[in-house]
Amino acid sequence: MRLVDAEQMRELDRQTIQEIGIPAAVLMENAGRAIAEELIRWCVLRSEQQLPKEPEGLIEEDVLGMGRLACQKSPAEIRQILRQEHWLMLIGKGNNGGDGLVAARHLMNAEMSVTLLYVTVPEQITGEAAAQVQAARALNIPSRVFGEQPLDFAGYTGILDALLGTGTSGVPRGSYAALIEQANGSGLPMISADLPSGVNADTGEVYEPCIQARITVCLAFLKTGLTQYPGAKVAGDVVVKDIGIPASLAETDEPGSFLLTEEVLIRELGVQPSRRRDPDGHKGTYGHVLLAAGSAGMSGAGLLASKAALRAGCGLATWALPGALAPHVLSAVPELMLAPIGDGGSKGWSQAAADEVLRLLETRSVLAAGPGLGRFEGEGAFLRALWEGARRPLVLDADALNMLAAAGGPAAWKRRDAAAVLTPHPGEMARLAGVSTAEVQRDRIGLARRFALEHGVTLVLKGARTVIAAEDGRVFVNPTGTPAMATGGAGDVLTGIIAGLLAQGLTAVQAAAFGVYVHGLAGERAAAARHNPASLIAGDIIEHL
Ligand SMILES: NC(=O)C1=CN([C@@H]2O[C@H](COP(=O)(O)OP(=O)(O)OC[C@H]3O[C@@H](n4cnc5c(N)ncnc54)[C@H](O)[C@@H]3O)[C@@H](O)[C@H]2O)[C@H](O)CC1
Ligand SMILES: [K+]
Repeated sequence: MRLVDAEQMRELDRQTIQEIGIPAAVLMENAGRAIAEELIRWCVLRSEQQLPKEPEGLIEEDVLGMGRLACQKSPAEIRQILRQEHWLMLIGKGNNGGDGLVAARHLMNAEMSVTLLYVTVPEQITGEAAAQVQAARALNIPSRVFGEQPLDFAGYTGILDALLGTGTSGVPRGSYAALIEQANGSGLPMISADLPSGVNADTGEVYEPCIQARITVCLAFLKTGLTQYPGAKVAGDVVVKDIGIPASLAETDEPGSFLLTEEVLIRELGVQPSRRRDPDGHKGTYGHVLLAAGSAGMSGAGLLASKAALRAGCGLATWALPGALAPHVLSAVPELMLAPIGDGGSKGWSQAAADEVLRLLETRSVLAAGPGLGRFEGEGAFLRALWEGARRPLVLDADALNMLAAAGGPAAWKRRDAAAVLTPHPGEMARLAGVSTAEVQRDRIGLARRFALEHGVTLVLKGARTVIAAEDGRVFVNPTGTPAMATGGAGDVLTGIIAGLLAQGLTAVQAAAFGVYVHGLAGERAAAARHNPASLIAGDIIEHL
């Protein structure tokens, strides 16, 4: 599924109207009707008590209403349900409000009670939405203007939020702010048109106040801001509805952004998720991962990463570790080869170890470094030697990223010929980019894309809805995973998976995207297999790969 920001959405609207010749009023009609359809669907599910108590954070797509209202009810029965409903429609003065007016008209036609609540006097509504104000008047849809009398929510069964859409600029002001606050306080379920009013459509930043929606009916294309927290949270469940904008218009040469679905993995990234193994393949066919990881007290990180690499399908895995640790982990994973590195008995790493790692790498296909490495004297030179000397794909995680940050980031060193995949969590990303963690989280997609482009790396910015940015500027947002995966070692598992996929010949962006996707999926399955998802531990993810 393609993602767009507000600017791209405006450009797509413009092209559809001016170059293709579809009138703006038709788009607004389609938008309002799509909202009405989802609102009706929601009311029917509610009447059947089929709604989950809380939104589930789903993102779905609907083209031409295909099969969305999969119920056995007749139109007469549906109208009967809608007669029990009375929705308050919050109408802003831009086109988002226009969509809300169209929806109100269709809902009234379906025999639902609706009342319009204009944020300002409707005479102030100009442009495309003005015609919808006239239609609403001609049809005598009950209406009032916010602030002219006290707002009483008694008798209403839901609220449609059509206050602000992609035209939002900054924190909601004036009547918008007051109305959003009161709507949030009403306790009524809310459905947002295009995006919850008060969310930044591009970044997912949530302004104060912001509508807390149960469902967001996103129009035409999924807005990037709805895929990232906290925007994703206030949006509730998101359904993306087609409004007749030709999909081909979005397929430009510009590196795009995508929600990472199986379809995107296959069609945009060329990954074959269920590729069969060569019938006469042998362990050498599937690559050999070399892992530089672990130190005193942190050998578990190396174990998890190397085991995950094997489960991801590489033929062989060697774990390079401080020599004095080796006897302690010898039998933990019998499938694994160990390469003890000279440590003078310290169970730690040193600058000199880089030469040994590079020598081992000569006969291996990919190097992953970082999990449980610890920090040590000469670490900058150690990592620089790997960065500049490893002529195979390199995955850097955890302490290796902190070393990279301390050394001034990738800009300080020679650009690599072979691929580099960096897998920071927000704190590590902050150190790499020289900004605060809050700044990283404010615009994860934008930051990840800029960093990947600038440094020619594949960047995996972890956290709920992990962002994968490719060196060509494409961005993929991962929808799989569960909060149960917020547990020590889950990141080490991801490092191993990505390395294991690289060893099998996937490109950096393929391995990063597919790796993040299956890591999340395995986590979901592992969580579902537990009596309580909170008891999931990282090793469970490996078992469900
Ligand atoms: N052809 C199309 O363009 C289609 C658009 N659709 C819908 O239209 C909105 C975008 O509409 P737009 O008129 O550009 O902007 P908004 O309605 O989101 O809001 C503009 C309105 O609000 C005021 N405003 C902006 N920010 C603030 C703020 N922080 N506080 C207070 N007031 C604010 C501003 O002055 C304007 O008056 C899009 O999301 C779709 O819902 C249809 O989908 C059809 C095609
Ligand atoms: K809205």
